[in-house]
Amino acid sequence: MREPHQIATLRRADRGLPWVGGFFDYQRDPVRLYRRHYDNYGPVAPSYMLGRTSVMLLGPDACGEALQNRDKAFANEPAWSQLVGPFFHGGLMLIDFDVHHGHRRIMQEAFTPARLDGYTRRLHPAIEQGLRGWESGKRFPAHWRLKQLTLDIAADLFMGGARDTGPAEMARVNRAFLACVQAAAGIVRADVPFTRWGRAYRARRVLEGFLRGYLPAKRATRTDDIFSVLCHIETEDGDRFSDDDVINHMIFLMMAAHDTSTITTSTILQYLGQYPQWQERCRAEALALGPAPDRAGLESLTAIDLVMREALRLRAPVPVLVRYTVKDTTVQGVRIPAGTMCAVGIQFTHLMEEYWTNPMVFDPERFAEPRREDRSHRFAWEPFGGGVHKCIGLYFAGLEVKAIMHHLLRRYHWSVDPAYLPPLDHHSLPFPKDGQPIVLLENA
Ligand code: HEM
Repeated sequence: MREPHQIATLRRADRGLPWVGGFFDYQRDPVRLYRRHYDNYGPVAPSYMLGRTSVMLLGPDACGEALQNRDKAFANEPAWSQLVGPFFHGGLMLIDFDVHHGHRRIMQEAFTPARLDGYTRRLHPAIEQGLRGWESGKRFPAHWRLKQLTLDIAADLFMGGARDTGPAEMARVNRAFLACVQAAAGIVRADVPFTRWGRAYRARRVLEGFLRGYLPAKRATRTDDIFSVLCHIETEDGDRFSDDDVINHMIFLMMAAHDTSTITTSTILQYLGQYPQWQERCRAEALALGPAPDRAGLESLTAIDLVMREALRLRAPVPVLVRYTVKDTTVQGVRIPAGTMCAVGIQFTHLMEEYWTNPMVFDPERFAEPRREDRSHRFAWEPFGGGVHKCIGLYFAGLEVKAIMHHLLRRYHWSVDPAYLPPLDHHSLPFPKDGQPIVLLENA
């Protein structure tokens, strides 16, 4: 057997400024940075940013090895908790190995086809309600409106509308939730007043208090919102979530579902505005289906499905996954020692010319038969990750995104300048800094 190689040493030209390293290069254009490192060092590339040395895993083979994690060398908790902070502790993505396996088995019961049917029924009225304030003919920042919409949907679908909570208290809870999410981009990473992290520590307490207040009622009755579902699900062996588990999972699930769905819908809105023939095709299917399709109906929408896949390829809401090696391992013949932070660059894979034709071009048909470019490699298209931590909400996400687009397409038409390139902020998940302005016009 060949001896594994050592991780290459970072060349002087790639070291960047002292301490800052490649941080600004990443902020400007992450994919360009990844391409440079891939070309210079191959699929296991050294990296240095904000005083921290790490390894980039680039290309579907290296990403696939880390995600499959055959020798259990890659752990999530020590990696993700450094990035998103301690505010999501106990969430499914932040636990590992046997404990993760046990929790995932229980959580799977919340995403069965029958449960998804129930969530889909709740989606339509929640979307209708959320869209009520949207005006046609006026320019508005689509990304921020969609963020509010997905938050409103979550309040209903996740918490069952929290019926005894007044609007002011609900707004406080929403603010607390956003404070936890925004902490990921904090520079000062400690409980210091007037910083993002300081606010997030207080916010986590607000969320815990709020959810704990509802727990007895949610335990007492079965409804089809996710909070109630988490209180009642159990495996065949009778394993169930404790009260603390339910709270930890609720806070993490709301985070996992929120920005990811917002980014996907705002990306779709942009591309459908720039490619009117696709917008027409999606609208024709939406109009043919009726106003509130069930799960099977939403899943039968072919055009929006192709568009969603292409949007997730071009702008993966989670462009990089992180892992931390808990023992020595080897990826693509390169030895990675225990204690190494690794960035699994799924967005980079999505744009590799080796696997996709004209990868920067919006071309949803690439996902249709006979082309099926996503099958060029098992890990060519991985917006939901892979292996044991693969997104458990992926079908739910598809239903939510398609349902939102279904309502928008039936109600409005819009156009976006074909030359528009959203100025993306890459501090945490990529979002358009200009809010992605748009004008929606009522359909005739
Ligand atoms: C388009 C929307 C979404 C995208 C792109 C997305 C992406 C991802 C990715 C890449 C991971 C893997 C993380 C890792 O391996 O470290 C993940 C995990 C996860 N996602 Fe999603 N997600 C989306 C929506 C959702 C929704 C709607 C929910 C819940 C309703 C959800 C719940 C979760 C959970 C619980 C995990 C952790 C799974 C585990 O560790 O076992 N996600 N997601």
